Amino acid sequence: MGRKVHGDLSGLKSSQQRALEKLYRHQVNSAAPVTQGFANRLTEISGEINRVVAVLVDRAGQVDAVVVGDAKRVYLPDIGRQRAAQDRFRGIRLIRTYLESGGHGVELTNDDLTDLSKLQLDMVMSIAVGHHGEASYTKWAHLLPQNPEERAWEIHSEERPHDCFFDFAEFIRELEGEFERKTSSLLKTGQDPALLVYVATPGGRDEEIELAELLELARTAGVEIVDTMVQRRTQVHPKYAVGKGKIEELTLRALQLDCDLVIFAQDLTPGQLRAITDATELKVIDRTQLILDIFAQRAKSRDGKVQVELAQLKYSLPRLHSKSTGMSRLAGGIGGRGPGETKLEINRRRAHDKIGELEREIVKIGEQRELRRKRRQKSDIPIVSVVGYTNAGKSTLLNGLTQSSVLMEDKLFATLRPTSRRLRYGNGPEMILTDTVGFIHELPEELVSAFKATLEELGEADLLIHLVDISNENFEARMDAVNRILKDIDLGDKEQVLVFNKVDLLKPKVVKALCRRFDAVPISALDLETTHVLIEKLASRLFSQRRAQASGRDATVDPELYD
Ligand SMILES: Nc1nc2c(ncn2[C@@H]2O[C@H](COP(=O)(O)OP(=O)(O)OP(=O)(O)O)[C@@H](O)[C@H]2O)c(=O)[nH]1
Ligand SMILES: [Mg+2]
Repeated sequence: MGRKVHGDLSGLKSSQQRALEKLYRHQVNSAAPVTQGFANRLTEISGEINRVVAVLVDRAGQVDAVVVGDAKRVYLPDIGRQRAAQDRFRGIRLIRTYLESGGHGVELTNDDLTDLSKLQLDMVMSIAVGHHGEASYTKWAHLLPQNPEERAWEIHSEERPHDCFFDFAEFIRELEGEFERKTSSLLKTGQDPALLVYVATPGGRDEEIELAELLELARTAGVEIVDTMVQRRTQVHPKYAVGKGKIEELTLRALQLDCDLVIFAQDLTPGQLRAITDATELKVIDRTQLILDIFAQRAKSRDGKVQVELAQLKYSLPRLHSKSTGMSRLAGGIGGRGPGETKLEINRRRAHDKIGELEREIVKIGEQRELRRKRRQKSDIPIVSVVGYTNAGKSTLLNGLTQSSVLMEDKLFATLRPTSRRLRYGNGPEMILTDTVGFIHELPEELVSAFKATLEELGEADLLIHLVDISNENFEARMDAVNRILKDIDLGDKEQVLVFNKVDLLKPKVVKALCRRFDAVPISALDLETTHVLIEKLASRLFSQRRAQASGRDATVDPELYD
């Protein structure tokens, strides 16, 4: 009893039909894309009937469909409407014969490549039928993860069938891992329950502030903290961060609460991360990874994505786990279900290659940004950049002032790249207003460098609006954090207008007192009526700047002339 062969079988002898049916019984070794034996079986019958024969093979090596075409083309049957899960391949490869070369050379047709991308196939392979019906050459292609050249697929040039003997299962697993990493987003899995662990040491930061911030970060990441464990120690345990007993408690608690994710409120060394993972068999994420993960979810622009990916790779490389995790861990992803036990060596090498590749891309992007900047400089419109702690209301303000549609959300880091809008108010001067990434205290070093490029743009600003969420009880500490980061990137001396936002949440009397104390301009970004004073202040500051520059220029031009 043979399964149905698809396509037009008219004119075929019954022995030929039987040979086609028999292909269903073939078990393709999943360790190779195709075996020599199976390839020959296909080309033999294809040569005999002088029609293209195609098979769809699943990951287990099972033949799902045999299809007969004409001498050139083959039309695939509907392989099911159930879409391949997003960012996943369908788990099916297409192998077809190629008759047009008489065994000399082989091609993939446009149809093949279209099928590859439309159906999200694992791969497509074309096998040339030789003079005596043997499989002579193969050419195959697979999809590519996002890449700078924006190529959709990679084509592997002609090979003898026995030369393309490699571990296909592993290959596809890694490839899928790369796809997943590119788009790895915590939110995909909805609310992941997690345990939060914090080690308090004397002289450390204020425990409550630290925890409050971590909770906010977790919420932004789409993680639900189901329990918090704090341990007070004179110093962080070198091996486990917390004490050995706490590790056991942690494992038990995670079991009780049925969560397999632990987030440490501080950063862990690669050794600690591995030791805790081994001891608890839970997924462990530290503070930097959490922030990186949020960035990974949020990065929308090409450069944002590249920067985040690079930062993730660099942070994760020394933390690659030799025992069980592969590329999956590179994402530091909470939702990412990775390929599992891929070989460490391969991952390391790939990660290194990838880092080099991304760094080159960043240089390229930087050059493009430079170009954009030059163009903008020429236009001579003053630039005002809005900076501030994350969630201060920067995007809301920019949005309101320009009626633009910068993403706004009550979550941290809603903005991942500076967004610029041109703006003119009444008869006032024209200006370019740029939004920036929210700052956060103790920005992990990986992030400072990763986002240096985007922050660098601040250097071009004529004026900074330092926006502060005055309703936050820690606003002073946050102001300091922002100023510290500005100093770190050599922008400490840049002219600032201090603006207190969310005044609608406080009593007018309090607002007044605070504004006087800090010499700040009060606004509510939600109510544009309140921004008039700010606009005027910006206009007058820019105006006096221009005047100073103009007179400064006059003063320096003369000595040069006499040089
Ligand atoms: N009550 C009140 N809420 C505000 C005001 N301005 C902004 N918000 C809210 O604060 C939240 C954060 O605003 P965003 O504009 O996204 O903050 P941001 O500074 O751009 O944040 P990041 O991009 O994450 O750094 C949003 O829910 C806003 O609606 C305000 O004047 N009053
Ligand atoms: Mg924003």
